[in-house]
Amino acid sequence: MSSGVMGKSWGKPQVFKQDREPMFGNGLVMVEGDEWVRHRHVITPAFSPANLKAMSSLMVESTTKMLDKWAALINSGSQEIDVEREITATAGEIIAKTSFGISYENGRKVFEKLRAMQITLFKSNRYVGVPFSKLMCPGKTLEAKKLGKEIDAILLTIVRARKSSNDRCGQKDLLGLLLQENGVDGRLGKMLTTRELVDECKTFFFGGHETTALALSWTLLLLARHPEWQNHLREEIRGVTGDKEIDFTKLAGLKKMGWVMNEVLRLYSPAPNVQRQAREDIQVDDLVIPNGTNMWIDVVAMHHDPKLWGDDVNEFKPERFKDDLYGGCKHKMGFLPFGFGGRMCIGRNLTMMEYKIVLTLVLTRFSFSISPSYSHSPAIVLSLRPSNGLPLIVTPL
Ligand code: HEM
Repeated sequence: MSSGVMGKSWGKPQVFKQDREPMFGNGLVMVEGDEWVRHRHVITPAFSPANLKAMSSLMVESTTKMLDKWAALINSGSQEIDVEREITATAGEIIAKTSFGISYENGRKVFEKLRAMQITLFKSNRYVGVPFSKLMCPGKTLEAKKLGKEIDAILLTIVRARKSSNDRCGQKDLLGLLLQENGVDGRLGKMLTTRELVDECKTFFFGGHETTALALSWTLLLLARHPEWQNHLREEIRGVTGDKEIDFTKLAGLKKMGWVMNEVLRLYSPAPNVQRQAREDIQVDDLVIPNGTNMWIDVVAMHHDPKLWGDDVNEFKPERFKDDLYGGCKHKMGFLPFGFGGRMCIGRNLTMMEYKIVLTLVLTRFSFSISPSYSHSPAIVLSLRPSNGLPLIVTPL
């Protein structure tokens, strides 16, 4: 079915937009039609490889700080670390710096409020997507609105300060790059307003840290279960970087790490579903989908379908992605961790870079095994996360 869901006749469901409005405003995830084209056109260049390269040192810096903290914790006697909590905090720091170049202290205020908002909105899935659900949970709606206003106020201050600063475009973070693109497109009447920039910042901040942090966290769980893959990756890292520090130009050489990332995104897809709404009657094979129909593509179910992947569908086998972008899936639309078509995730190259940098640094300093206190309970709270955290036994190499 998902192969028919490609064309322009598809938009985003209204209920999806209502549920997520407090988090994404009118950011790229939410807009449609010509508005979407305008936003995507201004934002895409910010994610070019040349621009991403400038962000790699920020990633190394934040990750090294986290790993130094782990070393200190272990030295003082604790062996168990909740890697999901740690990595989410570090990914929050990284996205704050790569998005707005601000200190983590400022970024943390936005980060904590966004997190509180996510929990307020999505802790119970009962009313997600249900028409008039806002009226059914007035307390939740008010709380989300209040948090939304506070987040907007902080971001508005950041965007205004940057707009009025002499060096508004000089900083190579996403906001600086958007302001630069905005200058160019402004002549063509395509620039983003201050309000739209705030919503895009919110979108990057939210869309950009938790998904990547979850990809890394689930990876450490699977590597703890499969220590032979820790060794394969360490060997590959040594071969690619020698004794030197990881550098942006070498990341493409980390092939096995790329297979591992794909296999993790298949088994534990941080974005568990993708949404579309028919904008007209649409023929898909012998089926007519009436105008207005909402479609929730269940990515997790599709990634675990034995008819698509074979009997070993639930096994961790990164080698299935060796020489095959689709991991041997029998349908080219069966592997959708980043969505599909023109609306495919704009941040996937940023994620790939962050994933490889963080994992390289982590694996060269520590090994991992499962803690007896870990209980396996993946749950969908907007994203697919370990509901009881992810405590692992961490040992310095
Ligand atoms: C493992 C990490 C990530 C995963 C699994 C992920 C997943 C997704 C998915 C499934 C979509 C919807 C695509 C569709 O509707 O077809 C999406 C869209 C989007 N993502 Fe990501 N994402 C990740 C990282 C990021 C990062 C790092 C950023 C930005 C800094 C980002 C920003 C966005 C934006 C702005 C959109 C909307 C694109 C559009 O509608 O044009 N994502 N992502």
